[in-house]
Amino acid sequence: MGEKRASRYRLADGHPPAHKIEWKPNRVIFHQISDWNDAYANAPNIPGGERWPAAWVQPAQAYRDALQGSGRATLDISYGERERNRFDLFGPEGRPNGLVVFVHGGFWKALDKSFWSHLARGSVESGYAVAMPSYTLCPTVRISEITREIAAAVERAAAMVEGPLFLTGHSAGGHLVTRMISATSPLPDDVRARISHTVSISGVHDLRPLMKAAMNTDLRIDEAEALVESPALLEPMQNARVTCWVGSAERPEFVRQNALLANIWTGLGARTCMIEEPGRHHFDVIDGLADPDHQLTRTLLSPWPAEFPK
Ligand SMILES: N[C@@H](CC(=O)c1ccccc1NC=O)C(=O)O
Repeated sequence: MGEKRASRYRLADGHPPAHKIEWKPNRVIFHQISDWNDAYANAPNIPGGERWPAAWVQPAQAYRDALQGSGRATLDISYGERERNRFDLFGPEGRPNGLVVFVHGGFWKALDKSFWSHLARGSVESGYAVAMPSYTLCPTVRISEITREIAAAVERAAAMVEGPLFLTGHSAGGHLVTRMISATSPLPDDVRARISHTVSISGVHDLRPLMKAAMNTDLRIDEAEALVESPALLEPMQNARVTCWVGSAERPEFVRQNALLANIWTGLGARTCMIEEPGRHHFDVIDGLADPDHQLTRTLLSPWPAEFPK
């Protein structure tokens, strides 16, 4: 039956073009990015997407106020020389089981810690302290400098809370936390050894595509920086465990960047997990962190499943 139809597409050399071959492969994907700005544009591709980041302001403020009211928030702890080198620390009732560090996104060039305080709730109610740093933005500094700032923030916060460390970050923050568990992480060995899990949410793990986007006038990523600052182009540190978490309704580039790191680090010996949360877009994909019972919080704080080899 196929013979007759297939022959319509037969080329002069006798081979039909690949997309016309009548066989049933598991999956064939043709891909090419032509608009690099649109590929990474979140808000314009989400219905009602213009509500963010403003939609985070009130819940973040309310949570900060509530924790301050009960004496469980310490705001603006300094971790470096620059103005933005400050983090907020939120604590559970009683002695913390360990420390979560959340690193915010905004393509390394927007926002600060004040938009995300409510996302500490899931971990705080699970008994963990949560540190949320601001950092100097591009173009004032380059991404490699932000990497050093985040390492300084993690080191300072880790000195304040005993126990295991959990790193999580969103988008540009997903890049920064996975950079912390790369073999060339600026973190000292004693801090690295305490990191039990890193969850990169919608992380950008290969910086090279952004060199083709208009935002690179602010980011100033060049080939040399992309090679030393892209987790997907680096080795994982010893004992690295990473979960790459993305929303299934995100831009295809974010879904790809998510799978990319889990894929390549699996081959380099890291313990990895890849999750596409159904229906979530780039802005509501982080909501689970506010809820102690949501799988995002549960996964972040979970031990590596005993049934998997270490
Ligand atoms: N204007 C950008 C904003 C954006 O992508 C974004 C906003 C808040 C937190 C993370 C973001 N993405 C990556 O860092 C956009 O919607 O494409």
